[in-house]
Amino acid sequence: MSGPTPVHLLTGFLGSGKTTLLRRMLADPAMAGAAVLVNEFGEIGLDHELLERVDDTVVLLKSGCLCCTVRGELAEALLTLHSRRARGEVPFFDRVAIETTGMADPYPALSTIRSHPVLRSHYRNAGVVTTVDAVNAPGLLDTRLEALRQIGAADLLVLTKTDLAPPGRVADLVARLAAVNPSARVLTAPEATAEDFLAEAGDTPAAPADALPHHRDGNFRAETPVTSFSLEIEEPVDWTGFGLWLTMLLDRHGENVFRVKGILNLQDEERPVAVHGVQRLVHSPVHLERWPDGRRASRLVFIVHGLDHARIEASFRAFDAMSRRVTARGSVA
Ligand SMILES: Nc1nc2c(ncn2[C@@H]2O[C@H](COP(=O)(O)OP(=O)(O)OP(=O)(O)O)[C@@H](O)[C@H]2O)c(=O)[nH]1
Repeated sequence: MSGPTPVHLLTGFLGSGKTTLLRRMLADPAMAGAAVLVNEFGEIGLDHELLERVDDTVVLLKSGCLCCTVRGELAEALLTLHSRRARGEVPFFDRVAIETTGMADPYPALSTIRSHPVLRSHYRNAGVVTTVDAVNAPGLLDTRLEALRQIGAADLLVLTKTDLAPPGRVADLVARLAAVNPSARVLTAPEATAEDFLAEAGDTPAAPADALPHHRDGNFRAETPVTSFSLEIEEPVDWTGFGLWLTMLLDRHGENVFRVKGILNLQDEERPVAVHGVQRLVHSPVHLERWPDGRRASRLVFIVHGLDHARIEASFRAFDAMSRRVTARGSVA
């Protein structure tokens, strides 16, 4: 192939719908030649499983956040893909889509691709697509610097969850987005096609360090770190008890639970069930076709702001034990 391979960066705050959008895009024939790099924040990587296309051109970048620790890993992954393509060791790809973590500042990834001495002769930035959650974004724009910088970097803003937000709120959000990034196109998720996703936007400008706020400005909550932890549960989980526990957790602490996602091994269910919580919003569970790694166990990832991991785990374990006792009593009766 001639010229550097285009790289499309998909970003957006935690739970804003990146994987959902990417899955839909990858089903389009226009994306058939795309290699995919997925970067996840959290100890258990699930997104590459949820994409449901697992071959050598889907690569999980494991360690932390794309903006800092993973820069080297990103460069290495892109270079490895390039050499493996040259040797015919992976299916041919003619573009790359990178899904960043929901906590990533996208500018360092763009600058890695633009400035890395070797990378820049093999790859070029083709565009940045940012998903914006119409339910949660209004609160995040006041408090999370990452959300603002993701919007600032976008060539295309894809509004997700407009089906769950009142139209007036969506209109207000569009006006706020235009104030942060007037040059980006704005589409709702159902409107966005693979053609939009792949539209060449030219090189995204270098980090507009002065145009966007810094940690110390406004109400941005950078002092308390956002942290993640995970739970693994071997025993099948009771769905009613789990649903009740999650609803209580998010009712009480939703503002500081940026993300809960995972796969549940439910009592009386053969297939795994994917669950997603985003702040106070709990999405409908979805059955998956197969168990990742063939291992039948529940795995949950939590991304929280200033909450005690051990207390959340203890409350889950207590609730789980209680619902098990109730189920056992019910089955004896
Ligand atoms: N109702 C509705 N739900 C959506 C929409 N887009 C995404 N979701 C749901 O939102 C939840 C989170 O979506 P993901 O695609 O996993 O979000 P993400 O940005 O990849 O999440 P992280 O990788 O954790 O940052 C899932 O339950 C999706 O089904 C939408 O437009 N409408």
